[in-house]
Amino acid sequence: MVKQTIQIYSRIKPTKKITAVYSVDDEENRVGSTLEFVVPRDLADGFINNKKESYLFRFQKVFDQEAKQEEVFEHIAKPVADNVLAGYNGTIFAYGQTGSGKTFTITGGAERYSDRGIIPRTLSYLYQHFSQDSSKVYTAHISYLEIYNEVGYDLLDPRHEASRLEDLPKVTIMEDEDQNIHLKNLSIQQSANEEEALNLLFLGDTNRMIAETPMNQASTRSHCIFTVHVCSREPGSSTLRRSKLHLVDLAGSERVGKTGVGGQLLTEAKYINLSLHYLEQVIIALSEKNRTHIPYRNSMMTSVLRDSLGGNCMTTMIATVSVDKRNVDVKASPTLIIHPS
Ligand SMILES: Nc1ncnc2c1ncn2[C@@H]1O[C@H](COP(=O)(O)OP(=O)(O)OP(=O)(O)O)[C@@H](O)[C@H]1O
Repeated sequence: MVKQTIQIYSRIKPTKKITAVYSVDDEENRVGSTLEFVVPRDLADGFINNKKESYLFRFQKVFDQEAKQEEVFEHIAKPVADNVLAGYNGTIFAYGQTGSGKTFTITGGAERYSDRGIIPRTLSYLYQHFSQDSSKVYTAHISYLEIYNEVGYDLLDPRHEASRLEDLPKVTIMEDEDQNIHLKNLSIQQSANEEEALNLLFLGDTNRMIAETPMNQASTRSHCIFTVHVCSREPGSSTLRRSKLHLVDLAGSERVGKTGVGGQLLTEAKYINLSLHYLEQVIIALSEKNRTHIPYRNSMMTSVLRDSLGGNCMTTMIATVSVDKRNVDVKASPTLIIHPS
């Protein structure tokens, strides 16, 4: 049942503007979709220039503007949740530039119930399974970690005192002799049912928002990892089976090289670019056959996700795309486009 490949999907954010810059081609044999961006040559560069006009990206599937949250959950998250129920770890990332729909896809929108994203739908699916499967006894715990400039913060801090990110408990990584990773200060809270789990999501998102001021819009520049830890055992047995599901809202992927920012913004951008770069290196290494060394240790995120990427784990990435013309800057195009083979 475990698929060992890394699945890459794309989702296009709805826009009211008529836009001709992209097209989606679902392949006839249904093994993938191609997303094409057409960037007309700029006449200002002269009539004769060798800039490309067409940029093609292949995905497992492209969810175009009209795709509903339910469809995204069914197609992308449900198989990973099934795998987690079978005892394997899984990770789903949303990757894309600021405002392209990462949070909408992972957490959802607040306006309509139907806008619920992957986290609440997955929680609902898991708890429904727990109550229906009488062959096992399940327990679930939740943790919610924010990584900003390579420092981890516990979003499930219940004190409601955080007015800045720095007020939240700092999470540090410890490695034991067997090279297992332990996260010091990250609370892992038991949740007996869907409602309790949703309350924890709400607590984490509130902490995420409160700790964000206009000067410090950390959430667009931080990575957030919502983790469901599932433990199951057969009645009468003492053998426990543990698995984890990480749902990850990555920091905005825009490049800042040419935009002339400085100071704190530049520091953040360097951290983001570097940590996305290290994630890319890990994913590339995992997708190459015969690679023995996977460079997990380079960043906090890859260290945290180390036992949940590749191998027996299901790793899925959703590249969210905003197709407004002003965003189609080839120089600023996503740094992490991987072509599924
Ligand atoms: N598929 C969608 N359908 C309807 N609205 C959407 C969709 N995707 C995104 N939006 C809306 O677009 C806006 C920006 O989306 P969102 O906050 O998810 O972007 P983001 O990539 O998480 O940005 P950031 O990096 O700043 O966190 C939000 O108001 C969101 O509700």
